[in-house]
Amino acid sequence: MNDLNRTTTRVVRVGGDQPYDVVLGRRLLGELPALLGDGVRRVLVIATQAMAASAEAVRADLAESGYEALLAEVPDAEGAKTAEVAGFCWQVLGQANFTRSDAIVSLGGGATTDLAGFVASTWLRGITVVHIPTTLLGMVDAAVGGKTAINTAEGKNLVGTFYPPAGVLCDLAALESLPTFDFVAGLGEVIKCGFIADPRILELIEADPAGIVARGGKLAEGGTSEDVLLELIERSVRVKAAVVGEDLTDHGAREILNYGHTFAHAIEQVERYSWRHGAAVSVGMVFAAELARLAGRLADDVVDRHRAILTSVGLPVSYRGDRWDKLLGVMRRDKKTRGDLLRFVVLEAVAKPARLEGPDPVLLAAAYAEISEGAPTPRTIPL
Ligand SMILES: NC(=O)c1ccc[n+]([C@@H]2O[C@H](COP(=O)([O-])OP(=O)(O)OC[C@H]3O[C@@H](n4cnc5c(N)ncnc54)[C@H](O)[C@@H]3O)[C@@H](O)[C@H]2O)c1
Ligand SMILES: O=C(O)C(=O)C[C@@H](O)[C@H](O)[C@H](O)COP(=O)(O)O
Ligand SMILES: [Zn+2]
Repeated sequence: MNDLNRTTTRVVRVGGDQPYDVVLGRRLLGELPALLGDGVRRVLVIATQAMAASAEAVRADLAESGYEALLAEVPDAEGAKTAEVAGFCWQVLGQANFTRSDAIVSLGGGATTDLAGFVASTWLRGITVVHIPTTLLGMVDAAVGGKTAINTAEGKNLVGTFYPPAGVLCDLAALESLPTFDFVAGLGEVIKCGFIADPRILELIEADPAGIVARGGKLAEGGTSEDVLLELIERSVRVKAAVVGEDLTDHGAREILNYGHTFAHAIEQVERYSWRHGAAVSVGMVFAAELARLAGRLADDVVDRHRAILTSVGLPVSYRGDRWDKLLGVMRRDKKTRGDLLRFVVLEAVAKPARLEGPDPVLLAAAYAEISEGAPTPRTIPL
């Protein structure tokens, strides 16, 4: 390998009251102490069993650098995002005498970073956290922006905090072991960034969808597929950084990052978290696009573009047609809802997000019919 071809490290700065860096590249562990900052003595690495080997490598590296470093193993995927698991982590922190000058490092997918961020934000009312996302979705979305969350029986992410990390390390090498299924789920959020803010993302994927999906374990360091992937990741992180830098606490601009999520979170809950978040977001974006079309706000070709690009990478664009009442019930608890008013992020064009507030229930049901499995095409639902 020619040294000149090696992946260069890229840094995206997230602004706001507590700015921090998202570092993208390879062999980034050396950056961790600087992100943790001065004065940290103890570090708890939070990771799942699936990431145990990498987590132990991070723990050992920290120990070698002079930290008292511990490991806490948490359940996989959404199983980590519970009050019980948060309680377990608080117990570990308490028994190891973690003080306000100590820190947490999360290593894993978005579920792990959401849980670890929540634990860090609540322990002693807030200690330093650095995220090391190991899924595409974690890198482009979950680890960036400071939203932390656990689920409750009533729904997804219903308890959480806004708590920016001290930094984020995205090591592309982690993606080599990621199953295609999970890589593709991450593309759902990448494509979301394309639709809400950066059409170049859509063009890059449309130019070679199969090539992007096939990157699998074949990510050659410094090779062409890595270049494109790095560009997609960087562009997505830049979209997110720009939005959260302006609106950390979701009072305005940040809502656009929730494109497709009202319906997506309902699918996830109704399916008892057997769907990956990114796959649910894919269906949710088509639902939102159909809703906007039916409301006369979005042109047919943009709706078609949703289906085409999402299908081209293997993401779902439809859902079973016999769950409307349950889905609607869950959507009423979406965080964008105000009182009885359901609110959706919709598009008026690519990169032109808007809000649709209190849509006619007939329109909502019609959008659901359009994305229901076996829905007739071309569209037959009258406005
Ligand atoms: N906080 C936010 O802003 C935000 C944004 C988007 C999504 N999220 C949350 O993120 C979660 C979804 O994240 P996700 O898609 O990363 O799912 P995930 O965390 O459940 O990880 C998916 C699977 O990949 C495995 N895995 C992780 N890294 C791996 C690797 N390098 N190699 C092999 N396997 C690996 C995990 O063990 C898990 O089984 C959801 O809970 C969602 O709500 C949060
Ligand atoms: O960062 C945000 O803001 C987002 O909405 C990003 C979403 O991709 C992410 O899934 C987020 O966790 C959803 O937040 P929620 O407020 O709807 O729970
Ligand atoms: Zn999401």
